[in-house]
Amino acid sequence: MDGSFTHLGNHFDDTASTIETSSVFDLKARRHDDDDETVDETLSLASVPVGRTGMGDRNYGEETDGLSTLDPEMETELPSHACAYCGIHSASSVVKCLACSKWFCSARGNTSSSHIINHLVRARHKEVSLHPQSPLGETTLECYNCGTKNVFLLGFIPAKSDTVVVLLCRQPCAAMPSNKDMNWDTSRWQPLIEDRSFLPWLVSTPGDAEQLRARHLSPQMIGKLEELWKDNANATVADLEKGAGVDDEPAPVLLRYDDAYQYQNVFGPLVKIEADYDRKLKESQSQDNLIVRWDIGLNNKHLASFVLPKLELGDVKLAVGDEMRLRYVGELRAHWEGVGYVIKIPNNQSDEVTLELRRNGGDKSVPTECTIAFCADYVWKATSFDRMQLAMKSFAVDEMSVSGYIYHRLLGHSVAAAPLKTSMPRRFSVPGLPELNVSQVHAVKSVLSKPLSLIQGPPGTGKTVTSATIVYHLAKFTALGSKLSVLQLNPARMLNLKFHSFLYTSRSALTTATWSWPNSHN
Ligand SMILES: Nc1ncnc2c1ncn2[C@@H]1O[C@H](COP(=O)(O)OP(=O)(O)OP(=O)(O)O)[C@@H](O)[C@H]1O
Repeated sequence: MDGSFTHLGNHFDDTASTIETSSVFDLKARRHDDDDETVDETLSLASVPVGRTGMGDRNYGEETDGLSTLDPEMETELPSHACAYCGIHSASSVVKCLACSKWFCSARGNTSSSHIINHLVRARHKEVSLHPQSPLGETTLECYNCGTKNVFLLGFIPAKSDTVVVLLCRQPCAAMPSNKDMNWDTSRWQPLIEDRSFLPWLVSTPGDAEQLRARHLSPQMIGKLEELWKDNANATVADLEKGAGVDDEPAPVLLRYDDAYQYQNVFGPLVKIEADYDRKLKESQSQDNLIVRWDIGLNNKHLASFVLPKLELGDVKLAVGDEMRLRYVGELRAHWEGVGYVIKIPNNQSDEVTLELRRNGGDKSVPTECTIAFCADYVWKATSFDRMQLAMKSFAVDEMSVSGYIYHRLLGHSVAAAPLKTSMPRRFSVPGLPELNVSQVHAVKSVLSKPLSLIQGPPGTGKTVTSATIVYHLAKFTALGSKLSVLQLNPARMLNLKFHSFLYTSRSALTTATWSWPNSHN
């Protein structure tokens, strides 16, 4: 589908200077319809050097560590709609992200996705508008029927004639007959994003010359820039360079370590990165304008229930036991804040999160008479990360922290397994825990009979129940009861490994069991 188009939606106003929201496009070339207002993109692409209007080729980037940069002086001359990654700024090739008001282009640079899709995915943003001087004019992309602006749901259907398309979301609008008086063939619906780029008739691909002159960011640099924006929305590529070397890549994990110090030097920074990431993620869960429903629990504690839209959007994760701070910021009474534990997260019955406040039901300061104007923040705790660092330190400095066998196995040295003298229980399932399935019984048996164990499985498949069962048996049937400790790590993200739980018994032999699920890919 080539050419330039005019939009015809009911909101269309060709003379308006405000942003249009339009979802019906006329595919006739706009310049043919409206010569006076036409922006001839072909001409403008060929005649405007990328990076600085009218400055010719001089001063275009010099390569530094995979990052081709524009001269900083010239950088300031880039128009405000220049791609925040590469600087390309042809009106037809850029779109504005409505969440952060930054512009991105449809070039791919060194990445497999176009810059705009790269940004939307990394930043979890979803809504865009076209440039005022693009062939379709200043237009926010939205579903003609329901108005949703999530571009990952939007597609188009040729309507009326071959020269008009209508934008509809995949679900539910394209899946049901239109309730407006148009008759579109919804079987012809196609997504607006294909091969990680907007369709070229919507956002054109910059020309080769333009792309060559643009700044070249590696995927790693793009990732770092997106991270910088989380703390400082005005950060630029220049800030990336300033920070170069400070935020060096962590040392890669190895299959074999010389000693526990080397192990700690590699894993310590990774645990810190994981902790920082976790804190940032959790602290971004702050949410205002909450409507709270109050209750008193059986233990006489105040219960505050509310819907967290960010949770529904999948932007944040919350688990039972997490701590949150609830604040009243309205005008009806003095500001108030209280801390509590999450005792319920959304389930099939309700979308609400329920917080059990630490203060008891007799506390008169809890604003139970108010229901609106509440904010909730996540209270991040470093406990589990501190424990991991402490464990690594003990591993490094205390030669009695683990047995010689475990020491060498953890460091990747080949060492023969000493036989383990544990008696097998007659019954593997234990009181108070679910009846184990075959895989779980197999895992428990292996752990009890081998000196080192790795239990792996997809989320929610019963690793914790299995671990608890193992601890029960080890405590009950071995002399280890008083010395037993279990370490659970979840380092999958930082190490890019696929294991989920790691269990060992301190001062005892470690046990290994590989636990495989049918169709398990972890
Ligand atoms: N054999 C079983 N029979 C019935 N329910 C079970 C069984 N094993 C585990 N469950 C239940 O399945 C749920 C998930 O189990 P568990 O928490 O042990 O999984 P997990 O693999 O540790 O999860 P995650 O990866 O999220 O930490 C729990 O509600 C648990 O009670």
